[in-house]
Amino acid sequence: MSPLIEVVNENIYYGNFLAVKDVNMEIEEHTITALIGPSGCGKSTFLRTLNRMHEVIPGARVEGEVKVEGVNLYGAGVDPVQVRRKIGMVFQRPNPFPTMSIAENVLAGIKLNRRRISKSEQDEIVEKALRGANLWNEVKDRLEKPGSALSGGQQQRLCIARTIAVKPDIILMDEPCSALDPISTLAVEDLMQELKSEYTIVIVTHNMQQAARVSDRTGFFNLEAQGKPGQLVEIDDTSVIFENPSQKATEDYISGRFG
Ligand SMILES: Nc1ncnc2c1ncn2[C@@H]1O[C@H](COP(=O)(O)OP(=O)(O)OP(=O)(O)O)[C@@H](O)[C@H]1O
Repeated sequence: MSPLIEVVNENIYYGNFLAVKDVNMEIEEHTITALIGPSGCGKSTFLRTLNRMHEVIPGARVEGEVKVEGVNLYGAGVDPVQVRRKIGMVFQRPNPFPTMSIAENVLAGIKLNRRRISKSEQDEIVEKALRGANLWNEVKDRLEKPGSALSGGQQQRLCIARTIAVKPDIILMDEPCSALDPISTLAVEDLMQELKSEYTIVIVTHNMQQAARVSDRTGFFNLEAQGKPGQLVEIDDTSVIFENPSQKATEDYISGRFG
């Protein structure tokens, strides 16, 4: 089977600064891939190139290819807005729109893409997305209350509901639990396991236990020295990376000898 995502010889720049160099990576459908590595090695930068969010920063650009189902996202004629609809993103800090209700938050992404949706269709979409994000039972009686009135963990699941309401194929998560308490973190981790049957997930995490708990594959990024570009050192099944990595740098990082 060919991979869903295939990154080929990717170099990632901020202006003239080469932040990440020569990444080659394949990601299969319906898997969770964790990206780990020391601060500044380019994990978030790399993640944002998977849905063309990197280029929204002035001067930021990419060389090489990111292919999804064989189509290069950076090819001529590819619409970045469509790319971001198919490849959703969940950020570090839960960011519901504060003045919108819970239901409006779920619908926010869809309303950007489509003009008219009937009330009954809206209700259906809201319920399905909130159920999909394991939040329905907690909020079904207060859908008109502001999204900002929820706990941090509930807000993050609301953001996941907003992401899945648009029906993406791939969900990118940039440290989605770093602002959450342990119980909310477990709720989001459980949710990721459930989402895997429908979506393909790539998550950046600082938390190695989290990578070991949730992911099928783990990629280790590293930095030779400050000011040098980050690199993907290796990517393999998560059990191999944590128990028997092929590179010494990976082993040192996993065993806490640096980073
Ligand atoms: N907007 C930006 N403009 C210029 N350089 C940037 C920008 N964002 C990140 N960088 C640089 O790119 C490199 C990679 O940063 P990035 O945030 O991707 O690393 P990271 O591995 O995700 O780090 P962390 O784990 O601390 O979040 C760093 O040298 C960083 O300073």
